Amino acid sequence: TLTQSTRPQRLLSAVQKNATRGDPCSVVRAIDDFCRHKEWAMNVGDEKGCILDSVVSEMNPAAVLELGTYCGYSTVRIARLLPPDAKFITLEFNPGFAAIARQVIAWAGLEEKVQLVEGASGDWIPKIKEQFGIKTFDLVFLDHWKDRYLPDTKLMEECGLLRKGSVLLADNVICPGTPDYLEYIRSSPKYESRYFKSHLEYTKVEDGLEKSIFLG
Ligand SMILES: Nc1ncnc2c1ncn2[C@@H]1O[C@H](Cn2cc(CNC(=O)c3cc([N+](=O)[O-])cc(O)c3O)nn2)[C@@H](O)[C@H]1O
Ligand SMILES: [Mg+2]
Repeated sequence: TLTQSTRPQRLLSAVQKNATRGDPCSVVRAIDDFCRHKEWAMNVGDEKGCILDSVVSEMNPAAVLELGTYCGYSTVRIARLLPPDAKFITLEFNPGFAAIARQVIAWAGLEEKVQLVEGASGDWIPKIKEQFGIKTFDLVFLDHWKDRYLPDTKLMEECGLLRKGSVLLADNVICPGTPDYLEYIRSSPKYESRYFKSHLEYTKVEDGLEKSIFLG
């Protein structure tokens, strides 16, 4: 029987065909080329990716959390910029996507820098402190189900995973949009928020990243 491949499997094949093993930038480039010229996929992309890069580089974070690994595109973008002993946890709900992401991350040669955890963010956030020996996160990248941004942010606050100065960087606050999260984070006295206008990955549609600093 002809086995149908999934889009993430075709994305991985494009990485293995076009990117150089151990070269994270070539992996990022291969995914962007595939998604721009062959098949669109919901990676943060190259335009918003540069904003992500600048936030990561500016913070030089010791502990990073990513919600929604998908194929590992933003995981590779972030991990390639981290200091050697940084802790980086990325949560992925879908085992099929997690399996692809592990191979993309390995192709980039970054498997030592990333801990990919399979499961739902709502289940894992309360367990992170004890399971991974992490006190607080310096940076959290939110890119998972848009209706989980707000509950997971409140959960991170309750679990004491944020400290004064922790940064939340949220993808897709315009498209597909995260209205309840934006309303909360922009009106809460606990956060200082700024919107970075950009475009939905590989399109001309407006989208952007919301960068919010936890004030404690
Ligand atoms: N609570 C969760 N915990 C862990 N992983 C999760 C959770 N929710 C979704 N995921 C995983 O994120 C991955 C990717 N994903 C992201 C979304 C939400 N993001 C989008 O829907 C999206 C959609 C568009 N879009 O439609 O143009 C553009 C984007 O940049 C997006 O991030 N849904 N699945 C998937 O593998 C899913 O299993
Ligand atoms: Mg996104």
